[in-house]
Amino acid sequence: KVYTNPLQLPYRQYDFVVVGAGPGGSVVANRLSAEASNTVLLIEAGPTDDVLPIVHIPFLCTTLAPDTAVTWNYTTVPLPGLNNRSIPYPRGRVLGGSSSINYMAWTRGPQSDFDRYAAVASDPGWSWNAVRSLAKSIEGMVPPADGHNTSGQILPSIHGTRGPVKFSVQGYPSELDSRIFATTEELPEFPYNEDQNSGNPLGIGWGQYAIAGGTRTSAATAYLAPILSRPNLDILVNTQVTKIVQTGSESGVPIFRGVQFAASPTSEVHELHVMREVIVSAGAVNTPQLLMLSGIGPATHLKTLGIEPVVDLPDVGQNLQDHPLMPNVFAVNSTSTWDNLARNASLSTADLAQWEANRTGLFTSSPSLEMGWLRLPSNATIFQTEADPSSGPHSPHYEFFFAETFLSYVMPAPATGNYMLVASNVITPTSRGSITLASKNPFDPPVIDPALLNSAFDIFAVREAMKAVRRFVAAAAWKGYVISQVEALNEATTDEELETYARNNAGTVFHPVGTAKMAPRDSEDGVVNPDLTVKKTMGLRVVDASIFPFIPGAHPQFQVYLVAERASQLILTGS
Ligand SMILES: Cc1cc2nc3c(=O)[nH]c(=O)nc-3n(C[C@H](O)[C@H](O)[C@H](O)COP(=O)(O)OP(=O)(O)OC[C@H]3O[C@@H](n4cnc5c(N)ncnc54)[C@H](O)[C@@H]3O)c2cc1C
Repeated sequence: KVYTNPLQLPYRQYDFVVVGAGPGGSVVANRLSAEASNTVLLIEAGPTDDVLPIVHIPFLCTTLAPDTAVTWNYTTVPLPGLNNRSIPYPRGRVLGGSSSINYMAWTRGPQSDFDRYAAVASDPGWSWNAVRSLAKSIEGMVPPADGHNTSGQILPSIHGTRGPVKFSVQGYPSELDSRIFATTEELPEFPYNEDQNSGNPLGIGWGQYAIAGGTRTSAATAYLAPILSRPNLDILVNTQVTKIVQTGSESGVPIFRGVQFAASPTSEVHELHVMREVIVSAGAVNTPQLLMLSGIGPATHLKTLGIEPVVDLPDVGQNLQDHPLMPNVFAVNSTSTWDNLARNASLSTADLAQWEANRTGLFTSSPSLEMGWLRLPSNATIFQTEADPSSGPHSPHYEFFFAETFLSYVMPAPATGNYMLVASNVITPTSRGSITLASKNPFDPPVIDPALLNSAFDIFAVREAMKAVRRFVAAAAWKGYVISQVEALNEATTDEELETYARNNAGTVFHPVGTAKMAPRDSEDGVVNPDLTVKKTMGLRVVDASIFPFIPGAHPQFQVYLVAERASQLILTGS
């Protein structure tokens, strides 16, 4: 049952409290409450996902951030790698977390990522072979919204059909489709990949999206909506956990089996204790914030803010990794790109009416389309001075995704013309940023420094990816369609000019991870053990995107669902 007021909660004590209802927390709340003997309370800072109906309309996902009723409206510090620009850094603040506002790309990434997690954490349980069957059990593959024949676009045999996350290939045709795939036939550098979710994502393929029946699949629709009637699961929304509370200690190890929470800075603070565990799933920005507010983190940083350190864990908030997004925009010879929607209200009204009538049409589609996962050549000059940061030979260094629109973080959308976006994003960044506290007030935003484009590798990769985009659209398939790159980018030709353009124009794909990274049990490094229990504590686990030692070579929601499924198994089997 969903509660909006802490005073309504039926119990004063639960077996488990889960903090945050994104992919991490929703999976754990579901799996733990599947055992009738476990009482579970899930606390979410944001509202239920019916607060804004457009949450469920795939095409309108870009309008859900940065500053709406379902987001933490965060901004980064000035980023030196982006010429000291501060950029919006929204996270979902709603049931489903960021999976309720994201662009729904469903990407499993390279299998070597999981093998690297297993190696780095000294736990073979994280290897691809160990988690492969879980991957299938998460998935519920469905036909696309337009019902088109998908043979040759996805390999059904490698996907699950009965799992909770309903997904499909793109469900609405784009005028870019035929040109993109003609290019894969023309240029061997960009081969076709029939299914990028096989463990080898390399090449260009049809996008798979967490969309079913024309509506968004989020952690809330997949893992919470079907189980709201469970008597042993309570969900408290509109309530922020402000502190994890130490409730005792055993052999000198502090036990954290309590939480404090409040609806707002001025409302009453409540405290509640658990019999078994507190599970923090507040996401890669808020999880380290909450740990530090609770005295778990770098002792010197905590002391400067007047917080008494309980557990000195220097890695809390460190190791922040994110994918920089590089928009390459081309003027195209078309009259029907999505640019027209923003200019002509009657067009979008018609699309909305169609979606509302029968869940068909453009609005059933994510605004990103096909994806490409690509590597730098092995003789690239950067590898003379830098180690290859990818997890293996089938792991991409950069990504393309396509959209029928103008996109810029710095330039206003033009009043006329039609455009195509080929984003080229660095997927194996070596820059490392941080989350730190601005104050000891839990309602103050943390200091967010994703350190985008802050390393020699990242600058090299972003430049080379921009050049690869130019090679891609120089194929014969684009003749007569692509007119030119947008003005400033058209003029950038030398490496220096491309670098300047990237620093002035890049943004984020919104994929922060790594701020409570997993490390071997006997290691002083890291924040969590391979079973995701917080080091040097009892009763406390982190289950969300914070735990990755390296950013996935993919859009990360699938990996977070997978981490949470495995974590649930570990908790249920008493690890
Ligand atoms: C705009 C955008 C687009 C994206 N596009 C894609 C995509 O297309 N494909 C993809 O794979 N990934 C995408 N992502 C990333 C993906 O959504 C995240 O990696 C994933 O949701 C992370 O899951 P999580 O459980 O770690 O955290 P989140 O999903 O962020 O969930 C954390 C939850 O905890 C809650 N919370 C935080 N602090 C507290 C507190 N103190 N008390 C109570 N509750 C709290 C938050 O409100 C939130 O609901 C996108 C993200 C964004 C923001």
